[in-house]
Amino acid sequence: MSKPPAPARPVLVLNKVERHYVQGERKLTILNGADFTINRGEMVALVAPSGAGKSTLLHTAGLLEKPDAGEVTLNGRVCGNLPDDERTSIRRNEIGFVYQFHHLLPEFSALENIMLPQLVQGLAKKEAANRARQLLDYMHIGKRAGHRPAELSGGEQQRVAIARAVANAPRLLLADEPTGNLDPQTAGYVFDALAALVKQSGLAALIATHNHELAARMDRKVTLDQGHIVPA
Ligand SMILES: Nc1ncnc2c1ncn2[C@@H]1O[C@H](COP(=O)(O)OP(=O)(O)OP(=O)(O)O)[C@@H](O)[C@H]1O
Repeated sequence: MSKPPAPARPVLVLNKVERHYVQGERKLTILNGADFTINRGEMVALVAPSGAGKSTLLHTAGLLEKPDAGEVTLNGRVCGNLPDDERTSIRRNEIGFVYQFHHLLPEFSALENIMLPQLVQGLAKKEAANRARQLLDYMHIGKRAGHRPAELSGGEQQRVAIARAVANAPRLLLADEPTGNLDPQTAGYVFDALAALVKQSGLAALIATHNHELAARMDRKVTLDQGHIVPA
């Protein structure tokens, strides 16, 4: 008898989430009772036109912004409305972010950039360096460990940024156009490295992208439609 499939394990659950902005006289509704679940090991593409609310969704899912209504649950814990300091602590431990521009600290080497979030979390220097080296090797840029961001190519900088985002072994990776600043070939290579990391570590990843080729390679695609998160 074949084994039943392993049960899906939700990492992020949005339940009837609302986000509104006030722009002068206007109330702008970006999320309007949005429901969404992403499971362990799943890579989901978020595709939507500019201004549709991708960053708003990522910031709400990433506990950077509180929802106006509804619940954000991370690893089984309802945490969207917790006080700022608690959300910050959960974010540091359980969520990794990658942006379009790497945001690496220019005065530190690639290795040090990946060590820093681990040191903030209280890890010993030696352990942090070992993990940073492993991640750099995994991203095929081990030889660049001692280089500062300005001495790296755009693709290498993004690989370091991805390695830094997962340095504290988060459960959820949120990425806003992680390859948007790269030429198509480099974007493909960086995406390959990111996808391998997600699958190997069992992360859940929500990745906003305008690149339809890369979106098609993820497990599924979602978009924003009238404040709801729907299949794309
Ligand atoms: N703090 C804010 N106050 C008022 N309006 C905001 C605020 N943040 C975002 N908006 C508006 O909400 C809408 C969605 O913005 P958001 O940045 O989430 O879109 P996006 O899909 O990420 O866009 P892009 O692809 O251009 O980055 C936009 O119309 C934006 O002007």
